[in-house]
Amino acid sequence: MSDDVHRGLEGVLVAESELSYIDGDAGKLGYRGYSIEDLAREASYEEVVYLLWHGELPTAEELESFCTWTAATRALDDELLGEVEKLAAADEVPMAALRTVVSSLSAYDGDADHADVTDLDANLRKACRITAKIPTALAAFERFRNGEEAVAPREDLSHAANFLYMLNGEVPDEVLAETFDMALVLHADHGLNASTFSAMVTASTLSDLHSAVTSAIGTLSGSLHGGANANVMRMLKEVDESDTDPRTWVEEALAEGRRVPGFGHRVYNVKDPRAKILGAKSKELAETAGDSRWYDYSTTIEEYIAAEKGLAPNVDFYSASTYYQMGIPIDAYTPIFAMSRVAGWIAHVLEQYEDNRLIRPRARYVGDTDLPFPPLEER
Ligand SMILES: CC(=O)SCCNC(=O)CCNC(=O)[C@H](O)C(C)(C)COP(=O)(O)OP(=O)(O)OC[C@H]1O[C@@H](n2cnc3c(N)ncnc32)[C@H](O)[C@@H]1OP(=O)(O)O
Ligand SMILES: O=C([O-])CC(=O)C(=O)O
Repeated sequence: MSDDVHRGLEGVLVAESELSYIDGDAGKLGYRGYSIEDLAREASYEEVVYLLWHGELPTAEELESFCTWTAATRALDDELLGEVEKLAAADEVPMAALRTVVSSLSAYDGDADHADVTDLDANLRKACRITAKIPTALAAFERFRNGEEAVAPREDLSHAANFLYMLNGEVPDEVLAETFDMALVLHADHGLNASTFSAMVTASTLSDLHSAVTSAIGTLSGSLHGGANANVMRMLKEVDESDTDPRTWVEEALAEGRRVPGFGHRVYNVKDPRAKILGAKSKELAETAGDSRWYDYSTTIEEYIAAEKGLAPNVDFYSASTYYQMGIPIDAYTPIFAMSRVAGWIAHVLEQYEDNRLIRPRARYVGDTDLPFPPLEER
């Protein structure tokens, strides 16, 4: 047994997976052998979810029945919708509200008390319900906190279009729906990122799917992981409001020892391929709107950080200006990441159950030993 410490588990292989292929030096990503560029251009989010969970792309018939079944489970139980309203009234932060709601979903899931937590069929049914209900909970939460009524889901819209419909109360145009669908495809899986790993650790104790997804949501929310997308937009807004050159703003932030959100990555040494696709989309939206401010700040910061720090943007950098230009509220960005990534979390949990071994690393003990125990009155 080696006594080398691998801080942050950097570079440590802990599993075999058939889900995401990542080449961090070449900036390549694929799900189950299909490149992220092809998937972003050609596949819907529903097709990608099917691909991740079932191992192959669906036929037209399989896709239709998957979409129909999933869409039919979108609605939240009234009692749970009431809980969402209470969380909004209590001013809960969106990721914490989502974590609470997903945990509560098991109370309303007929398969939740299935005796065998690893049963694939029961898990696929639970997986569909969790994935279908997250957007409903998120949109309702967002509307409740703005003093509006929740909008009931529609079964005739895609996963992406239905979310925007529930959020805004109107059916999105094709460009918005396709852009959002593509963003969901891009975020669906990414190897053993921190939130996926935490889902796997939970599943490895033979805990259930709802617990694994709940663990993952908590892990995604941090600013070093999924929380960075909202921080990128807050930074761009600060730059805008400060009326200073974005380079000066970033220079000062770096001088203060701050991290610039949306840059750096544990696996990519070059620009994240998802950032390339989202950057192009952000540019397109800017051109259509005739306002390139957010895109321009972003590219200026990207050039500056590359020159000064040798760091490249990760997926969170250009999703921020893309979502902002789509009119999505800033603190919904990380929950939207969760709404997509739930597909990957579940796929990795299914892989874990298929060949389970408890995940349990070690720490090198560096504390005291053999201390005499002092009685309370002598301390
Ligand atoms: C979906 C995702 O989760 S993508 C990542 C989202 N997170 C962010 O965008 C937050 C900003 N980025 C970061 O904090 C980091 O790059 C991480 C957490 C993503 C990766 O971290 P690690 O692989 O652990 O790299 P580590 O933290 O050791 O950083 C290496 C060096 O680069 C620097 N660095 C890395 N990222 C940044 C950044 N965004 N801004 C400034 N400096 C940075 C570190 O200060 C460190 O420099 P040092 O060696 O001189 O101290
Ligand atoms: O892989 C990671 O460490 C972070 C990331 O980009 C993701 O989760 O999409």
